[in-house]
Amino acid sequence: MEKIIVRGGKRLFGTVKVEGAKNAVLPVIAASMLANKGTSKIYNVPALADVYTINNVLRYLNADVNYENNIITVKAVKELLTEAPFEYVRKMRASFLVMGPLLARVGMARIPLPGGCAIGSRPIDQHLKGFEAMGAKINIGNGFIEASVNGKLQGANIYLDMPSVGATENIMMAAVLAEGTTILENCAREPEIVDLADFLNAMGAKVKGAGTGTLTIQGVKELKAAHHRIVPDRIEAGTYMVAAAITGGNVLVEDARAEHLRPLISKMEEMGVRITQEFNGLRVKGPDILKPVDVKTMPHPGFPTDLQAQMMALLLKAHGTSVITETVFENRFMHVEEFRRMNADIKIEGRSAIINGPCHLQGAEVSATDLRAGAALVIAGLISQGVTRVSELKHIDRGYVDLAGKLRALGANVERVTVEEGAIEQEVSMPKLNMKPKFA
Ligand SMILES: CC(=O)N[C@H]1[C@@H](OP(=O)(O)OP(=O)(O)OC[C@H]2O[C@@H](n3ccc(=O)[nH]c3=O)[C@H](O)[C@@H]2O)O[C@H](CO)[C@@H](O)[C@@H]1O
Ligand SMILES: C=C(OP(=O)(O)O)C(=O)O
Repeated sequence: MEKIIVRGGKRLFGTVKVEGAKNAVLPVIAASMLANKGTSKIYNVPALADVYTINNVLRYLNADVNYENNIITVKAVKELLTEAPFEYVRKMRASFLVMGPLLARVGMARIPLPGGCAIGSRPIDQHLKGFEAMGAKINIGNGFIEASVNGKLQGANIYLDMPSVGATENIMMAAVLAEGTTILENCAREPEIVDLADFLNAMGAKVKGAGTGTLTIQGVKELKAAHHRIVPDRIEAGTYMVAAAITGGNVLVEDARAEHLRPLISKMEEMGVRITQEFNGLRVKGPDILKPVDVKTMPHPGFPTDLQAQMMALLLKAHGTSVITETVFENRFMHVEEFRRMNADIKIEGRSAIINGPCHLQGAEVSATDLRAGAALVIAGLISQGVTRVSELKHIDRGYVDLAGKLRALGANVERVTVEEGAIEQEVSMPKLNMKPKFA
């Protein structure tokens, strides 16, 4: 088993470079299957577990995928299979994003139900509502969703119940090869949606309105392979911005884009963090004393749920009471229990977490309950007294390239180690409490 070991107390200094966005590259790779001619080339691809998973899904579906030096090539000219295996969908819900492209290209798809995960139940009804509106028949049984269409998908007017990122992407990928025009209202506006639309348009699609609440997609007969560079990862950037601020450090987050990070920048500035735009990124300088703020997660351009746990770590250091309200996922406070192990004073009331800072954090044995929770625990470890050991790194590896190494390069005392299952680790992070056995 591997763990990240953090010894707190170091300020971060230097430059950290942001990778391509996980949440942009996954739909872009899925979309590359829409071209029945040529080879697509995708640049700035992060070496993440999720990227390996989606590559394997495409290979399974009979596409040729090659991944080297942060560049992926996809050639999907052979006849595609239509069933994705449970093994991949179980590992990564975003595997469900192949349904739209398969329906558009082959007219059918059979994908295991993605199911819930640590952050909530995460239904896919909005994806299915979109496919049905375009003429697909949906059957659910034996843990699978089957979708098929007679002939071609038809353009339709679709209004989403909520601006779901995945549903917007899946429906957009289905609509690009449909007959006629699709108007998708109340759709997601995340930068990753814009990145996908840019790639589709480079392939010859006619998508307008990406980044607004309404997408207009005029179906075309055929798409060709294209070249595309993935947008920088705003969530990874935000994670390092928080790490710099919490340690009172001074870090340039290279390739961080201010226009994608407005909600985080605004809250961090309210807390007293200085953030300045430089020609190649954002410089973050953390003050000694942070002010408390209230934060509510919302779909873009609101505060991203994917930065909620990291923001909570920062608020543990603020002088006063802060409230975080999570409105996107119903169960995204699993990290609270882990923070409590580190001596955090947090109360949960419904969908809100009330944080009474400053908390004198102590290193502890903690577990990454999801990928952002994992990053947040490492960040909290940076200012904790003693040693923090974070386990369940498989979650962190889904979304961060070498988190420990990048923090270490900024001066943090962080290492990734392999420990034997069940081994008792010798080093103690704090003096043991002086307890006597009760009945001695
Ligand atoms: C790979 C990827 O890009 N993942 C991101 C994507 O996930 P994902 O695309 O799964 O998130 P959605 O935007 O779809 O989900 C937002 C909310 O809508 C609900 N919902 C969604 C679809 C649906 O058919 N029915 C329904 O009820 C979900 O349960 C959730 O409460 O956006 C989330 C919200 O910004 C991020 O946290 C994830 O990092
Ligand atoms: C929740 C996330 O990803 P996914 O939707 O892939 O689970 C995330 O990136 O924080």
